[in-house]
Amino acid sequence: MGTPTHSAVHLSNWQKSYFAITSGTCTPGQKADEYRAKILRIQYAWANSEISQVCAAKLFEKYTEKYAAIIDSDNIETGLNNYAENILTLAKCQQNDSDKWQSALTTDNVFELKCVRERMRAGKNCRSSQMAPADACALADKGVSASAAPGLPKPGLLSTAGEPELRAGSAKCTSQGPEPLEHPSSSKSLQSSAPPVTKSSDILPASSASLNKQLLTGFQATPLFGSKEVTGSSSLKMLGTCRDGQNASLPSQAAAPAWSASSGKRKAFYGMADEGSTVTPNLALCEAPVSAETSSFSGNRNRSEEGSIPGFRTAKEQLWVDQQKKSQNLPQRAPVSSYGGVKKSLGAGRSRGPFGKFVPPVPKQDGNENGGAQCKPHTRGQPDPSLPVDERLKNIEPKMVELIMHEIMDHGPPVNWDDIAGVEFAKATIKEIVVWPMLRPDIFTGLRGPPKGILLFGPPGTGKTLIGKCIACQSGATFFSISASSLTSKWVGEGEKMVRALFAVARCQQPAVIFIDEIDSLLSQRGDGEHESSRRIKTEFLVQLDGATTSSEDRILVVGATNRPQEIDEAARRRLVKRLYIPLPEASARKQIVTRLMSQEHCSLNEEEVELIVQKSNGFSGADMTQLCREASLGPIRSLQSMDIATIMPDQVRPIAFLDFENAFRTVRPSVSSKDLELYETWNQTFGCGR
Ligand SMILES: Nc1ncnc2c1ncn2[C@@H]1O[C@H](COP(=O)(O)OP(=O)(O)OP(=O)(O)O)[C@@H](O)[C@H]1O
Ligand SMILES: [Mg+2]
Repeated sequence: MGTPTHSAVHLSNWQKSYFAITSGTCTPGQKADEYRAKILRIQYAWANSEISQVCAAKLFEKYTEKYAAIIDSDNIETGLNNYAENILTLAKCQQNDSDKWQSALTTDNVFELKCVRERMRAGKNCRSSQMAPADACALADKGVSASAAPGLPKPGLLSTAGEPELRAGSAKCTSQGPEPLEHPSSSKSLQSSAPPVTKSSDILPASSASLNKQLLTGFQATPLFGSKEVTGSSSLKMLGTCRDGQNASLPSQAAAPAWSASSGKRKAFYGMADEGSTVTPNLALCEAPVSAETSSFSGNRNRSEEGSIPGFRTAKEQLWVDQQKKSQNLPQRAPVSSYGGVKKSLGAGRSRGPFGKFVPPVPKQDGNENGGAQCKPHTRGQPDPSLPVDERLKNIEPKMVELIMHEIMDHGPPVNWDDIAGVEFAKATIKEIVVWPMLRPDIFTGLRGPPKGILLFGPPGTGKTLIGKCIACQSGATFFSISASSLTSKWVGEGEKMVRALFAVARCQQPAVIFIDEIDSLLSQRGDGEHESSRRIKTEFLVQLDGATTSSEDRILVVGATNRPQEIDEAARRRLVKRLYIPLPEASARKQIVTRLMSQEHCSLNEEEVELIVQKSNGFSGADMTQLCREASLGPIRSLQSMDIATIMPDQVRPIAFLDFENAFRTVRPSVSSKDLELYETWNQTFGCGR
């Protein structure tokens, strides 16, 4: 045989990567990363109509099983996450954030690895030749390369279930896909003089005949993405799909955001790719020339990019540069850095109002919000290398920490206890177990120690979320508010990591309150037909909840709110020890709501009329009462002649009268049925902590 060709090197590199996970050379963490990456890529391929639903389902099941086998295994050698062990550790108040869930790779030790050194050597060869296969480049590319997919199967091959064709030899590609999940703001990579290293999970295993065979076999028709998400695309091209003349092969793990399931967003994604070929989600198979735009970027490459192949920039590099530009107030190519315009968010952060003030998870000292940080202030832009990273965060991915931090609820428009009408018992209990212990931890010790988990349950619109906001304002604790659905839907394969990161950041920011609205969607009963990823999130959440609720030192309170308490898993129910019923408002509470809302308006209601309104609104929730008042307040406007609206002065509008309420009662009806109410009452009697 002659000297090895690029394709041979390429194939050899891929083989190393692929066989590593099947052999004993990989750590469980690396294997888990690989499998997680595969799962995301399958989802991405499906979402982009590159594989059929059935094919995706089968592949997905196959790899989730492999992944779960590692994650759930109790074997310390082959498994990752020994939950029982973690629970024990946590129960002993020896919080161990360095459990085996995370990959063992760090920027400190990764360069010591033999395989990394080899691949870096391969990368050098690749750079010198300028024609190297993408995976070698990705590996050697100072850690900012997007994953490349050498030797991807020929488009259409998987669709026909025919023999896959190995195309490693044809790979000359240089442009690579975006990596939305890989934040370049990783504090370590920014700080460290050593180049960050592409994780094993970032490396898309290339196709080979054997892999493709493996992928093609064992397909089952199990729906894996949930009935809502599956659109039944029948396009079967697994990878390397050409769109508008461009090759669009499967991007890296990070390039498979959950929104890719939406074809509209998918279009946007490709639209962006079309805009500039630097973000074309192409990987190894394409032979597209490096675009002028791409080349131009090489002019302002930064230190971390030195040594990369000149002439192309990965999405991660682009993201990094974009962020740098942002910090320098330079114009930038916004869509690339924003992952297709989709801001990563835990959802609840949306509640941050216009008056919102970002509260970083950094202890405030000397009036300086960033000062004296125990935790690293992962603010956007360059981190301050002088600040030490909190020990408890050292095994949490910086991008996760950053996401969590940006979701810390601020103190938006303040909510007072008086703004919440009725629910006196719940309010008093919450004050007793949330506010006072936060204010006086020295008094609330021992048996007086507050419970660490609260569940607010009751019919919709009764003020549960309002109470959460009030706790945020009144407790003085760092307040994290997340929407459970965003955890389960947005970060497939990353949700459990987000949960871990959330609790780790909260631990750094004690006293802390973690408010989980609609907690039923996160902690619903575990069942057989349940999606694997949501099951893992749930388990992780229970573990973390257990740690947070059993550690006497931690001052973390978890508050869940739900209007479906009967759906909550019994294990979760047990941990949320204070289960407080938030019922429909009684007459006095309804009166309070009407009086408070009307006091802010021009109104002519007298005491008797208010009483009448209160009587008529029996069965209304707080939200219904608010809606009634809104409707009534429109009465004076509706009674105006249409001509007057344009000219009338605000003080000329007549006051809101009882008649307006009478009209409003015709359109606003109670939203909670008496049958539903019975369910809540029964559940309260069975599991509630009310008197
Ligand atoms: N007890 C109350 N006092 C004053 N206003 C209330 C009360 N309950 C509800 N409201 C009004 O209804 C709105 C909706 O309340 P909130 O979102 O807190 O309900 P919820 O219990 O969280 O409902 P869901 O279970 O559907 O999430 C509030 O913004 C507020 O205007
Ligand atoms: Mg709510």
